[in-house]
Amino acid sequence: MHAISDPSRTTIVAIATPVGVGAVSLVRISGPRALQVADLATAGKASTSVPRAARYCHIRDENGEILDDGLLTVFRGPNSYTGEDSVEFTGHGGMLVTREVLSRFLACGATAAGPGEFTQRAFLNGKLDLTQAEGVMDLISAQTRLSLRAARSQLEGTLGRRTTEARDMLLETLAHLEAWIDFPEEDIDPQTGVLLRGRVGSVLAVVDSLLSTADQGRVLREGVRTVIFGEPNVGKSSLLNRLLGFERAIVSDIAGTTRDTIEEIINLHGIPLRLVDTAGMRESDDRIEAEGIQRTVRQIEAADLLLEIADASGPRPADAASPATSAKHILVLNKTDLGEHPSWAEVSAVRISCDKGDGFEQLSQAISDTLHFSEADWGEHAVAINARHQASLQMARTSLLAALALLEDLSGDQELAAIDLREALDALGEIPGKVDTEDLLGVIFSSFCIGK
Ligand SMILES: Nc1nc2c(c(=O)[nH]1)N(C=O)[C@@H](CNc1ccc(C(=O)N[C@@H](CCC(=O)O)C(=O)O)cc1)CN2
Ligand SMILES: Nc1nc2c(ncn2[C@@H]2O[C@H](COP(=O)(O)OP(=O)(O)OP(=O)(O)O)[C@@H](O)[C@H]2O)c(=O)[nH]1
Ligand SMILES: [Mg+2]
Repeated sequence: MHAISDPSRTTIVAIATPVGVGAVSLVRISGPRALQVADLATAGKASTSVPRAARYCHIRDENGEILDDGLLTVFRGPNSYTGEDSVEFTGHGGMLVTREVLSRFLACGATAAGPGEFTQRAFLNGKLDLTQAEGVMDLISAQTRLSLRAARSQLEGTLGRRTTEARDMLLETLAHLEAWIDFPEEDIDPQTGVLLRGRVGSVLAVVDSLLSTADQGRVLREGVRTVIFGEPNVGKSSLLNRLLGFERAIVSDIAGTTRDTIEEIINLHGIPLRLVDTAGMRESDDRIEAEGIQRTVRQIEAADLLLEIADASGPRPADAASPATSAKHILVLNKTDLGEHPSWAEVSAVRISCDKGDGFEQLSQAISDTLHFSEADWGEHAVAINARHQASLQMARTSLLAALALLEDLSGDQELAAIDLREALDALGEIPGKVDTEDLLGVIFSSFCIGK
């Protein structure tokens, strides 16, 4: 993992725009020597600039030769993205020219930034909490409008505020409990136990309501795990290709064509679907096919949504044992262009033809109806937690339940309840990064891109 340099001393630089040819590109410098570094490359233009106002300048090499011309913007800490002195240079968007400018800033005393280091500094300098920093990352990687709105809401601090409120309530409760432990002989209201339990219960309710958004959070970030399964040759790979819009999987009239699982993400009218095409289910002596079928079973177990495909033109097979899963399920009858076998007459299903492209509107509609996935469910202040938040909330939940049990018994050991509450406090504090989170930081920020 990239060693994060001491933010109080180093001055970092990175290209903030993507690699490739573009109209313009942005190079960012941040840290205590940001203005000095930029001054060396621009003959003193940085320190004489009005903060936050773009100014035309040349970047020159050590011999005074022009490397590029563009716009320079100076930010004086704490009024910057990172909270430190920062300088941005917007130059011409070629790959080589941008790298030359970067090299010049490095030669003038800046250090190459690691992944996520600008945003990490923003966190360390108190400009963002940890959930907002994660929101920045979600925002950049969002592929659907709903994912984008969720990321936006997190970047605005919605989740950070909700956990901080719960944590503050808990802190107050803990103080109350500790007073009770320290001064048992004082005349403490006999209702104290009830009151404390009520408060812990309210915190627990907030934790539970946040936890209940985990599935939605996973779906928004990773897509709905949608597994296409069914007997061999019914058109599973054809359906994947149709939904994707290109020939991703091999299609043939040989049963058992697909062996391994194939995953692709699509945006189905705003719903992020992680489509998984699988090997057709049947008894097989072929070792590779049998392994493929095992994988199909595992995929089914992990699915959010199952698309079961069958051949409309053939007889309806005897009901197989349905797979053990809590996933939602849609039956899809394919090959309707060949006519429908009478045995399907009473069966409710979505009828499509991958060959003709028929029935795909109905299929999208059935998927969105089944998932209840719509913008209407996504209010302005909605939250959708990620796996890290979920782990911390689960720890908090365990500790809160333990504390509640101890508080039931007024003669019980209230010191132990206090310890549980403190654990819950720490677990909640991890979410916005209010407790020591040194080891967490590397994990979170190393998944960012350089220059972010
Ligand atoms: N050129 C440029 N565009 C960018 C960024 C950037 O770093 N540079 N950002 C990087 O991700 C995002 C915007 N994020 C930013 C957040 C805060 C500040 C800032 O200067 N904050 C000051 C002033 C706030 C104000 O005027 O209200 C501050 O917090 O004091 C700048 C960018 C997207 N666009
Ligand atoms: N007439 C007709 N043929 C189709 C349709 N969809 C798929 N097929 C044909 O059915 C055959 C099997 O299609 P695949 O998509 O490979 O089926 P599969 O379910 O992925 O098969 P396995 O990977 O072997 O399990 C191919 O010959 C396709 O051209 C359809 O809507 N109508
Ligand atoms: Mg196939």
